[in-house]
Amino acid sequence: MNTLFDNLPLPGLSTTDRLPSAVPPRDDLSTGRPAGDPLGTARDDVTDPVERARRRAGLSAGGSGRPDEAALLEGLNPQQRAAVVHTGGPLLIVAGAGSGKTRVLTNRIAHLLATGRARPGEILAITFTNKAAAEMRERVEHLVGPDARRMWVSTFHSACVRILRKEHATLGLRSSFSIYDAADSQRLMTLVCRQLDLDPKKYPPKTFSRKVSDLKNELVDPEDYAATVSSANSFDSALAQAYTLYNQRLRQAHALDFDDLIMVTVNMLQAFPAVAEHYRRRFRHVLVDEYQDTNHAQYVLVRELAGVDRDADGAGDRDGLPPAELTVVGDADQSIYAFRGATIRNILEFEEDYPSATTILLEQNYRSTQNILSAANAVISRNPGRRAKNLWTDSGEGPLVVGYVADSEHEEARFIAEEIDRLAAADGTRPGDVAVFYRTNAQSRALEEVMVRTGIPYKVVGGTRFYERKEIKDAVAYLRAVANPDDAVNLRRILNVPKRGLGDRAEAMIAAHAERERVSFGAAIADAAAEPGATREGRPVPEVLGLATRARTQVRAFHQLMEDLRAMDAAGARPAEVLDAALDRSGYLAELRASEDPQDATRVENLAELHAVAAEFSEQDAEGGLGDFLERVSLVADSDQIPDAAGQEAGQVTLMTVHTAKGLEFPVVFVTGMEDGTFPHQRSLTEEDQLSEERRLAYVALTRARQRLYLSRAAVRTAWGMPQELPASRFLDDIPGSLLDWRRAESSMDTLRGRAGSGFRAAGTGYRSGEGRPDGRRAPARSGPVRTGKLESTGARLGSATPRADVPGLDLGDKVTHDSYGVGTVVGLEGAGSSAVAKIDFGGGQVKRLLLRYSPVTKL
Ligand SMILES: Nc1ncnc2c1ncn2[C@@H]1O[C@H](COP(=O)(O)OP(=O)(O)OP(=O)(O)O)[C@@H](O)[C@H]1O
Ligand SMILES: [Mg+2]
Repeated sequence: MNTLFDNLPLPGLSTTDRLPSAVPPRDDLSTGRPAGDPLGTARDDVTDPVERARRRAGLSAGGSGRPDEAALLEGLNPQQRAAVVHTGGPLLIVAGAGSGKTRVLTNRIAHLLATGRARPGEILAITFTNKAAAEMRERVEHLVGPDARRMWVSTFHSACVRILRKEHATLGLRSSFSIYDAADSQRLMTLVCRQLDLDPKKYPPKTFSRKVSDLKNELVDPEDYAATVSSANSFDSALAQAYTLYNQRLRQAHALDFDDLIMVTVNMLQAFPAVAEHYRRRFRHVLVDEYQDTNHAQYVLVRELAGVDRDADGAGDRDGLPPAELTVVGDADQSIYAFRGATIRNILEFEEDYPSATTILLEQNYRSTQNILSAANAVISRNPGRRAKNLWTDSGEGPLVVGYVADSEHEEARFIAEEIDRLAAADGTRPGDVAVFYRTNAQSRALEEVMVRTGIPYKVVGGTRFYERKEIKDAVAYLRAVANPDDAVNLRRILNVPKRGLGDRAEAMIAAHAERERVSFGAAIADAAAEPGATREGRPVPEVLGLATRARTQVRAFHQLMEDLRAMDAAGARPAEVLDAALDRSGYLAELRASEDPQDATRVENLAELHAVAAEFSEQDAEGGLGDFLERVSLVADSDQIPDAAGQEAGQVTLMTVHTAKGLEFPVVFVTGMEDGTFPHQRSLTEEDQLSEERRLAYVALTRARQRLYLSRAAVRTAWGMPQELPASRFLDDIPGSLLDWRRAESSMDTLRGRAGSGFRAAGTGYRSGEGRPDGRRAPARSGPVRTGKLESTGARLGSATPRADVPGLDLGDKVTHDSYGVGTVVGLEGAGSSAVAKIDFGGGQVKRLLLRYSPVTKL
């Protein structure tokens, strides 16, 4: 089998190999921990920043670095303990939700270090999200001191990027290679299909993109795939062609797509035994959380890294090294990523794959009350072919699970908002204690509307993500093209953005030149920009045919701009500075500022936010260059936007899909849209496998709740603009009636409906949609239109990192005018210089935080 980068010419570029700090721990995570909870696995209740700092200082001053071994075992049950202290062969911990799997994994790492069985550098721990990784690292670091930084705790993708950045030369890959997200990959696939003259109706690039992703997750390379295709099948052979060309284009662009990160790493470890040996010598302990959601490529990666031979009875003695100690934890009932190629097989057959494995079952649940657990068990027990589990809790029965049938999705949202208020009044529940789940992102809109109207602070995790916004993708494309001059997808994206007279025709001419001369698109731009008769390395630069004189001048200016930005980067400018220069000198920012479209004003704010993210990145990692920053941007996932302990204290209800909620817990959980056709999803109703996956998803949803669980549904839901009557979710039917407290059941609704007509509203709710709140609460300034998690927290940190406000010419109370928002009053000032931010009240509840560099205001 060929590796992806066979035959790649060695670019011979500088190999300044800055090791990326795989998601450095956030400052606000390094908090003190409540006594009696050495790992801080319980909620962190220290809200006072001074107290936090004191504890932190106290700890580092104490600085022994070696926690008491006994303290690490305290409070654990016998099975958990056995898992923590286990030595030797592979260890599988399988257990239901909330039984302490993640906690055991964390304690096990700390225990390995505390007992001296492992040095931090020998540990590789894989978590499902960057955020989970940061938390785990921080908890271990808290125990063993800064030495723990040498551990690798990260997601599969981050770990692979880190390896690839180190080993790029082996692959003939530029160290600043680009990472293409799903949208970039699809764009590239569209270009490829166009080049192959494939009819997009018959061969949709989107479908091809997905298929290629599936193939990569199965470690099937283009050649392997082509070999399986019978020439009679035109779809498959078109796909094989497209896959081949797509990979060639990636290679030319020095780019990897998301699935490549894993596949290329696996291929490299298999093709270069010396590289594999290096990592096997280094990582003597490999630990994987959420193992049920690994796909085939990840499965093989774990094997390669741990150095376990498949047929060698678990004692594969590769490179003369005994295999690493492998610990995996998971729950087959929570496998919810089959659509991304995850296979439960990896957990179900672990014992077969690793015959010397020890299996430990955990049966006590520490998260939820018995009623919640019983409801979740009732749902999951209907899945065929699962191993029965006996999960119990001693935390008492708790309140019944609350059921609610709403007229519509709007009324469902209203019920939730009222209930959140009621709980706040009754027992001091804070918005940060509450999560609202839905099956698909589209369902968040009705919920958001009510949150805005009722003034409940909230945060949407996922959805249209910050980094998927057009203006952010444009800006990042500039940065990527600066870091990697061969990055065709990103160069093509910005070639005519903002418009500079380099339209489709010019782009096609440059692409054709690249094709003819067998050079990258970036190199073709350089050719087009060359003066007539210019030479390069003693040879005349080939002419780019078909470019009008005006286009030629424009290409020259564009190329010069990019080269200038590259020079800035090479001279050590910070990512935020390169960003500012790119947006200024390209005219991008000026164009947005000049626009009358209010959306463009929001775009300017989003770009300002990106500037803040970049500035914050440099604050955390002064050495970090553009490549490191872009890597961080590439690896941000939905779930990384979930508020951390600090965010939760700040008090925002979290709205998210069930998929994103995996591994998390909240005191109060609302699961919405419990309808057949919504949850379970319409698509799954006829397919048994898919229905089983939906059931596991429901199990994940229900088991996130610690104390209170609400299950609601709408009798009529509008999807795709069409109101639809949907029957109750079959998962609701699975739950014994004795566990449910129907606040409003179907029958009572019918009665009330008959009485109140369609304008029905639940009795005693106090206010109607559109009315002001009785308590006069004001909608928070930043919820609603600005939907990214980053924004909220970055803003706060920007302020706290630079408490000194030094904004020349502005004072609190000044009247100012802004092109889009009109006249306002300065109500806050933060930061200084290019990071100066003014908080301005433009009246009508419109308070904006403006980065003045991006959104200048004029003092009146
Ligand atoms: N022995 C214990 N004593 C007290 N609390 C515990 C114990 N073990 C775990 N917990 C707590 O129980 C909760 C669930 O633990 P954890 O998140 O590790 O479970 P999990 O099995 O990883 O869950 P999931 O399957 O949802 O990922 C956490 O709040 C954790 O701190
Ligand atoms: Mg867990």
